[in-house]
Amino acid sequence: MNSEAFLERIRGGLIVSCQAIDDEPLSGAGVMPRMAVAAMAGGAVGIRANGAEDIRNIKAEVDLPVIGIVKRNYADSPVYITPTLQEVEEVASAGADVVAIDATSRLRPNGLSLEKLISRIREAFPELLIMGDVSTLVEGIQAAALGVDFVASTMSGYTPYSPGTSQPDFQLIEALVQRVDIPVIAEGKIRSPDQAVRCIELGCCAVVVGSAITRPQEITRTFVESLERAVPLGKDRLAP
Ligand SMILES: CC(=O)N[C@H](C=O)[C@@H](O)[C@H](O)[C@H](O)COP(=O)(O)O
Repeated sequence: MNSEAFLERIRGGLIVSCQAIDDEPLSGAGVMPRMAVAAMAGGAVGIRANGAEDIRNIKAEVDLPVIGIVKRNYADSPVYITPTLQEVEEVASAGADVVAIDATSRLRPNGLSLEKLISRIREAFPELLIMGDVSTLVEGIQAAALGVDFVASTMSGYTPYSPGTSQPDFQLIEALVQRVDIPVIAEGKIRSPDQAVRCIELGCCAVVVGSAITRPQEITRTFVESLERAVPLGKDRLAP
């Protein structure tokens, strides 16, 4: 799928991130593909998935473009979203339409720079579209200059030098739309339909939502924390 065809499919829509890593309650064979089927039934225009097995099974079950990542930790780098060509290879051979990579300015394992990684991806997988996950405007500008197809706000709050709040980074999203000349995808901490609407109104081509749809433990926590703040009306409230 080329970039225009992908954009055509996702424009203005919701991409659902269906991910559960090993220590999460929903990790395990078959669960995320069912999530993806549910997301498609609800009208999602694309799926973001982690790991070759989930990507392959989701591609087999849903007729939607898939953005693939492989999360892997290395001892010599903090970068864990598709950090080297090895993980890109796993994403590509599983059949993803797009590979998302950490496109922050930090070095990848073995001292690999973002520039080198992108040029190796282009050489080895010329068909694969690249989504660059960034945490700042400078990183977005740099990733675009290095040739990624789309940038996303995914990493805001996950690098030591970006703002760590529980809200989507609307400031970054707006700045990326205004200053970067490739399509921008909003991703990260988008918890409500209103927040998703705001991202599209700011000019993003699509919105990725993960935890608020596919991590029930997180959704449960938001209810529990709200209830802890609730002040009951009636008898309990009047009690001394
Ligand atoms: C920073 C990082 O590792 N983000 C990951 C990237 O794929 C996922 O864990 C997130 O769920 C995804 O970005 C969607 O974000 P949210 O779950 O906040 O809607």
